[in-house]
Amino acid sequence: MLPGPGEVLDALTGALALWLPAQRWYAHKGAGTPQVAIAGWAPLRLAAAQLTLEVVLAVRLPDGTETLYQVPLALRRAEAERSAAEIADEAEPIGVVDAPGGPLCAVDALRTTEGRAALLAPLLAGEGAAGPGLGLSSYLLAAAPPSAPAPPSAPAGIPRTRLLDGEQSNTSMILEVEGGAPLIVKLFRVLQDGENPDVVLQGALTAAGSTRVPAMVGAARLAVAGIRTHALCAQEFLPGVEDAWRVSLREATAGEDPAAAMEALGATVAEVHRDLAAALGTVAAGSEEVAHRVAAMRTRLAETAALVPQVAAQRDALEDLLAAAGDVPWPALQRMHGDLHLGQVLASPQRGWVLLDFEGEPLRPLAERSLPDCPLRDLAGLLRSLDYVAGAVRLQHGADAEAWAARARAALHAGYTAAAGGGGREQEVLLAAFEADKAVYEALYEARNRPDWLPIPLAALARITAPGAAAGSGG
Ligand SMILES: Nc1ncnc2c1ncn2[C@@H]1O[C@H](COP(=O)(O)OP(=O)(O)O)[C@@H](O)[C@H]1O
Ligand SMILES: O=P(O)(O)O[C@H]1O[C@H](CO)[C@@H](O[C@H]2O[C@H](CO)[C@@H](O)[C@H](O)[C@H]2O)[C@H](O)[C@H]1O
Repeated sequence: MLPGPGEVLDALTGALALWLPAQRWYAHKGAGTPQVAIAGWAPLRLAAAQLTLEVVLAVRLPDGTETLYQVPLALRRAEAERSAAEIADEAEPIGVVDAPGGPLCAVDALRTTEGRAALLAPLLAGEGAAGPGLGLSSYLLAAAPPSAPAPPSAPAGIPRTRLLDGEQSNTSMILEVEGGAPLIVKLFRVLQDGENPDVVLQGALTAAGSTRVPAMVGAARLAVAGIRTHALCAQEFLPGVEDAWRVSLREATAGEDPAAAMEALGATVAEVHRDLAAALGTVAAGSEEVAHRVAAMRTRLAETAALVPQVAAQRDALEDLLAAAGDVPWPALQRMHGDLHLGQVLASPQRGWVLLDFEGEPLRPLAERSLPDCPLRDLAGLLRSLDYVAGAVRLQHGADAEAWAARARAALHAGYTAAAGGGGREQEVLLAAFEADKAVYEALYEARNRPDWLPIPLAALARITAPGAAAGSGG
């Protein structure tokens, strides 16, 4: 039996503080070395040589702000004989702690076969886990339509899982379900009080019978450090399907005409907006509502300008664009995707475009992301993404895909407007402001995560604010 996990965890906080900033999902890169405390933990499974724990860390930055991170850990005997599967996991050690009976090594539980199984066990059994300061409970969604994959049932032995590679703000694993379609289980890393929009929105679309999202199947809730939120969710996995970012990069490089596909994507986004409005309602965009949202964009601009000097140089012109948005009428506000880009769109040969990851912008507080907003923001997000395609083709291949991007942007816009209605000068003023706001967000995101890519949003900001740039032509 491994000894006192609480003490072992406390002894690991220094090592965790050094390990966290190197993780892809760590949202506070560049903000200095944090201090880490254990906010809560619960035992998930004790196997032969590994104890898997659900762990939530309170991460305090040098500026005094604190964020909760979900970091399930596996504790192993440092010198234990490891199975072939464990060796194949290649989990990088986070730290080693002296303990009675020999040193213990801590690793990211999701990087171990046994750890993933332990995390999935409560979800598969519809059960929970509890420990000091933390409670976990799972549930399956009742209203899944007939098209949804069957809810998983606890398989005998260790379920077949693998970790998903690639750019992610959270951590996802694929679960093979015997006799059924595979599921993808996403573990949310940054925890904030309130329901996760990913679960709420995709759950509502699934319940409404939409095939434009993977069917949401189940989720787990977490109570820790005075907050209640979602810990993870399980949804249908569409295997072997490319995302629209990869498809677009290839087609832009090859110079293929994007018009038909982008028109269809515009229509898909309009359809999802219509279904979300029907399921979760709309709010009239009164002057107070509009002023609040314009103020939020101005705050974001001010905060980013303080951190990214190149944005500060454009600040006055950007302020003008945002102010113009406050002077035109807005369509009704509603729940929407909130961080829509081409990497969040799958190109399914059977279903057409399928939208993913309704969590909203990871750098924005959850409470703000859960407010209804102007749905044109999603269109603006995709317009920005098409500009990113041209930027990435230039960065990676030194080639010019500007004409491709301009045609794709026009087709996307036309497809959305034809399906959703609207259009006209006022819509262009709003789109210009939302694209500018998104490019400001991207400048901060890239400065923190991928400094090599910072020139892409900066070039867009320069274009958007150039004297004589027409509203809506800025991407
Ligand atoms: N249901 C799904 N079917 C197939 N691939 C998926 C599915 N969900 C996510 N993916 C893949 O995983 C990637 C990351 O998923 P996403 O929901 O965007 O996670 P994160 O919040 O961590 O960024 C996506 O870009 C996509 O390539
Ligand atoms: O997918 P996430 O929710 O993690 O979104 C974050 O990361 C995205 C990058 O992976 C980032 O998107 C930006 O880069 C994309 C190309 O990699 C581009 O298509 C997007 O238009 C651009 O915004 C996203 O902003 C960020 O929130």
